[in-house]
Amino acid sequence: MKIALIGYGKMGKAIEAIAQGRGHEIVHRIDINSSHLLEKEQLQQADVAIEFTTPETAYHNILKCFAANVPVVCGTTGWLEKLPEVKAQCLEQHQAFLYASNFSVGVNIFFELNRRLAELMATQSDYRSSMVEIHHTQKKDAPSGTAITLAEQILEKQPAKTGWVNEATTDPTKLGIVSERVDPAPGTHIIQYDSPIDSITITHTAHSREGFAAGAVTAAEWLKDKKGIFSMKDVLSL
Ligand SMILES: NC(=O)C1=CN([C@@H]2O[C@H](COP(=O)(O)OP(=O)(O)OC[C@H]3O[C@@H](n4cnc5c(N)ncnc54)[C@H](OP(=O)(O)O)[C@@H]3O)[C@@H](O)[C@H]2O)C=CC1
Ligand SMILES: O=C(O)C1=N[C@H](C(=O)O)C[C@H](O)C1
Repeated sequence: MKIALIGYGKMGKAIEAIAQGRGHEIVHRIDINSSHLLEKEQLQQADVAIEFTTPETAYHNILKCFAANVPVVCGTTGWLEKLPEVKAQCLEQHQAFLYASNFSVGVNIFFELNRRLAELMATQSDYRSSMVEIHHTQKKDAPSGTAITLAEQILEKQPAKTGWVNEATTDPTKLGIVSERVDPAPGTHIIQYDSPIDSITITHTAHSREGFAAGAVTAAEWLKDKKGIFSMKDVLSL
C-alpha cells in the first residue's frame, strides 16, 4: 500500500516505522515546509493518507485529500468544531474518512469499559466522577482528544451532568477534567468515581507511541478501498 504521511513529527515518524515494517511504501512525508505535496497530482500517488498534524491544519489537509479522491485517516486532535463540516463534505464528495481521538487498541477497549462503568454509575448518586489526563509538554491541545471522547461517553450516560470543564470542580452538574503536562508522558487517562465510602478508578497508560501508530496503520489498511465515514469501532469490530 502507498501511504502519504501528512505530518512528519513524533507521530508521523512512529507511523512510518510501523508502516514500513509491514511492507508499505511511504510516497510522501509532508510537513509544514512541503505543502506543495498536498496538491491533487501529488496526493493521488498514494492509496491512502494518514494525517497527524496540528489543530489549525487538520481541516484543510483533510479537504485536500477529499479533492484528490484519497481516503484519509486522521488522528489530529483539537479541531473537532469542524468535524460535522468534514463529515458532510465526505458524504457529499463520496470520499472515505476515519477519525479517532486515539488509535490504540488498549484505549479503544478502555472506551468500552468507560461507557459500561458510566452506565452502572448512572443511578449511584453518592459517587462523583472526575478525570485526569497526563501528556508531554509539547502537546498543543487540552484537554486531550481522548479525554473529550471519554467525557462525552460519561455525559451520555449521566444526564445529571450538563457538560465538562477543563479544571477540577465541585459542581455536580459538571465533569471536571484536569490536564497535566510533564515529560515524558505519551498519554495517561484516569477516570475516578469517589463516594464518602470508597473510590473506583480506571486508568489507561500508554508506554510509548507505538500503539497509536500501529492502530493508525491498521485503520489505513482497513480504509483503503472503502467509501464513507468510519471509526475505530468499525476497524476493531467493537
Ligand atoms: N489519535 C491518536 O491516536 C493520536 C493523536 N495525536 C495527535 O496527533 C497530532 C500530532 O501529534 P505529534 O506528531 O505528536 O505532533 P508533532 O508536533 O510532533 O508533529 C506535527 C507535525 O505536523 C507538521 N505540520 C504542521 N503544519 C502542517 C501542515 N500545514 N501540513 C503538514 N504538516 C504540518 C509539523 O511540521 P513542523 O515540524 O515542520 O512544524 C510536524 O511535523 C496532535 O494533534 C496529537 O494530539 C497524537 C498521538 C496519538
Ligand atoms: O498529543 C498526544 O501525544 C496524544 N494525543 C491524543 C489525544 O489528544 O488524546 C492521543 C494520545 O493521548 C496522545
